[in-house]
Amino acid sequence: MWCKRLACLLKVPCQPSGSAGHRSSWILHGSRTVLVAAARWHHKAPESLRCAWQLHGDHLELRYANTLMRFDFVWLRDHCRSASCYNAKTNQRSLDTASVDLGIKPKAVRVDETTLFLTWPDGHVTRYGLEWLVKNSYEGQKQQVMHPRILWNAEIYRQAQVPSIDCRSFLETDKGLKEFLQNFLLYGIAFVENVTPTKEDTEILAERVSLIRETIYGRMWYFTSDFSRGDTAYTKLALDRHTDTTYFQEPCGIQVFHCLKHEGTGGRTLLVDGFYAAEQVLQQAPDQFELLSKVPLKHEYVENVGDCHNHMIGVGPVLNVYPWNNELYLIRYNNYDRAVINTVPYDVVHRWYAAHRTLTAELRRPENELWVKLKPGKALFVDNWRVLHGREAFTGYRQLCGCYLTRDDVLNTARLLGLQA
Ligand SMILES: C[N+](C)(C)CCCC[C@H](N)C(=O)O
Ligand SMILES: O=C(O)CCC(=O)C(=O)O
Ligand SMILES: [Fe+2]
Repeated sequence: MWCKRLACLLKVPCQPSGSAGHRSSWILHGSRTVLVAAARWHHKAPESLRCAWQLHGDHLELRYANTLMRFDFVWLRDHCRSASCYNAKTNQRSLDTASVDLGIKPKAVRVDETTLFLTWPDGHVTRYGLEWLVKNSYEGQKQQVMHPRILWNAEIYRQAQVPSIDCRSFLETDKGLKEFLQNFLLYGIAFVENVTPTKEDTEILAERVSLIRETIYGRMWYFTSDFSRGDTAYTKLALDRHTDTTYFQEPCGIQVFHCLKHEGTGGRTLLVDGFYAAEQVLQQAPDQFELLSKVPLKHEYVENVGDCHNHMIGVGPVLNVYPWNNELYLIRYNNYDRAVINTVPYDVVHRWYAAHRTLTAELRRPENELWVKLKPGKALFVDNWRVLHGREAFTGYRQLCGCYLTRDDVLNTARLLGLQA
C-alpha cells in the first residue's frame, strides 16, 4: 500500500478521503530518492517502520524514535555537517549562514535506516544522522532537562545523606572531584571536609573546580564583622536568605565558604533550595511564577566606605527560565539589595508584590530551611544561581574566607568528567 502511495506521489498528487488538505506527503524510510512533490496526503506509518517524513511548503516533518519533529529548511541548510560547511576538527561552522537563500527548499529527499539525505538546489548534498536530529531538534530538546537536579527541603536533603568529599580525594582523584561535582549539580550545595583552615588551602580547593571570579570583594575574600565594607555581611547581624551579587548583570555562579574561626555563639548558616520553593509556587500559582519570571527588576550596590567606592546595577527577573522548556536556571533573590522598582507599571507591580510574597512564604517555610554550622576544615560550595544562603546573628570573633567561581568553568570541569551540566 505504501508503494502505491509513493508511486502516486511521484507522479500526481493524490487526495485521500477525509484529507485536511495539507500540501504535504509522508514518506517512509527505505524509499528511494523521490522528487519532492506537494501532495494532499495523510498517512500513518506502519509500526514496523520507525521513520517517516513529510515535506511541507516551508519545512520538513520527520517522525523518528517516537518523536515528531519539524525542521525549517534554512535550519537544515545551516546545520549541514559536510566538510565544506563544518569543520569537524574545531566543531565550528564554516558555512556563511547569511549566504543561504531564506526561501531555500531541498530538491530531493531520501531516508535510509540511519540517515536523512537532502539535495539542495545547487546540487550540494547534506546528510543528517537520524539520532543526531532527534537529539538536536527543538522537539527532542524540549523533552530533555538541561540540568538534572534533585529539589530539596531539609528532610529530603537529610534523607539523601549526601556525603562530604574528603579533601585529598577531591584534590588528588578524578573520582573524588566527580563525586563532589555530581552532588553539587544535583543539590546545588556540596561539602569538602578535612581542609586545612587557611585562605591559601581554600584557594587550592576552588582552583581544582574552576577559575576564581574576582569581584569588587577581591579574588579570595576574607571577612569578619569589622564594618570594613558597606554591607551587612561585615557585621554580626542575622542575614535573611538571599543570593549574592544580584546587582551584577550576571550574578556569581558559585560561592565558596570556609569558616576559619569562630569563638562565640550563633552564626549558623542557613541554606534554602530556591528552585524547590519556586516549584511550589509553580504548582500553586502558575500565573505568579510566570510574573516572577517575566518582570525585570534592578538590584543595586552603592558603597562609599573608606577607599571602597562602587556602584553596581544588575537587571533581570527573580526567576529565570529557559523559554523553550520553562526550566529554571537562575533565581535572583535579595531583598536587601533590591533597588527601587521603576521598571514596572503600577498594576503589574501590585501583582508582582503578591507573587513575591508567595515565593517568600515558600522560601521561609521552616521545613525548607537547612541549618548548618560551618566549622574550620569544612568548605561549602553553594550554587548561587539556585540555593539561597543566610546566617544567624552571632557573638564573638568569626572569620570566614571564600571566593566566587565562574559558573561556566565549574560546568566545564563537570562536563569534562562526563557529567551532564
Ligand atoms: C561574600 N562577601 C562577604 C565577600 C560579600 C558579601 C556581599 C553581600 C551582598 N549584600 C550580596 O549579597 O551580594
Ligand atoms: O556570614 C555568613 O555566614 C554569610 C554572609 C553572607 O551572606 C555572605 O558573605 O555572602
Ligand atoms: Fe551572602
